[in-house]
Amino acid sequence: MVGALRKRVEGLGLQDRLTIVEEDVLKAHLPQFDVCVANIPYGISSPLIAKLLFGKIKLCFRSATLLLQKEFAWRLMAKPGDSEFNRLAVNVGLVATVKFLMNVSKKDFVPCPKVDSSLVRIQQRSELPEIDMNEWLAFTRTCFSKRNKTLGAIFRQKKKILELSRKTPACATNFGVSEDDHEIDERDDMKETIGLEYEDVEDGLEVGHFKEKIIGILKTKGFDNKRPSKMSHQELLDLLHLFNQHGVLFNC
Ligand SMILES: C[S@@+](CC[C@H](N)C(=O)[O-])C[C@H]1O[C@@H](n2cnc3c(N)ncnc32)[C@H](O)[C@@H]1O
Repeated sequence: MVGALRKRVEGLGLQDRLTIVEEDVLKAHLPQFDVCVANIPYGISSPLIAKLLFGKIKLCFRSATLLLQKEFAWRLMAKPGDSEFNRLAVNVGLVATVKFLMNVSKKDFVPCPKVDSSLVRIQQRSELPEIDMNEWLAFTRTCFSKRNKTLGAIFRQKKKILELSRKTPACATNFGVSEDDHEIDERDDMKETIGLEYEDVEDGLEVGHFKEKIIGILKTKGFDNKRPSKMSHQELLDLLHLFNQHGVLFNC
């Protein structure tokens, strides 16, 4: 393609007005640009959109018009409550709008590919919520790990509780529950009974307290029974704020 492009601009005498960067777009340093128009290989749709909207280097562009596989485009434009609503749509929707422009039939290509396409225009939102984007991305990764489960079910999973308790500063795992002498005696008894090392019992109790804390946070505003796939951006932002306020962090 680069060869054909060079030949074409040379034929038009426009070579001085075009810089061709011949690199892997996912690895290349992207300069600030105004408009992106691209017919991309569909296999890089997700990482390319992530790079445009959430890359380490913050890009500020007017629009990105991309030809995407039709099903992917619809998933990207899904709204809370739609059957396709997913982590990609919730993350992209937080920082950008995605507008459907047109469908392009596979029959319009030679040779004819296996899939139909849709053209969409992505535009960054002018006002972004004041949040740590990496924290948001880690939070939605957890919330959308089991898309159709309730938050209560997602956050009761032992694996999730352990993962989160490791990321959360020690003071926040304690749940503000102060132990009395009776509880400490009980723990010592438990240690002798089951033959565990003291630290193992202690860790188990802390994780137990942490789980109570998480469930307590979810229950405060009825989040326990909600499904992430049906929640608005504002509801998800409120929940993340609530977790962070209580010292529960997702990206550490
Ligand atoms: C769907 S074709 C489109 C070609 C041309 N733009 C057009 O519209 O006819 C995708 C093009 O992207 C190139 N490509 C594939 N992966 C790439 C990557 N990671 N970085 C940059 N270009 C890539 C392919 O070599 C191919 O030329």
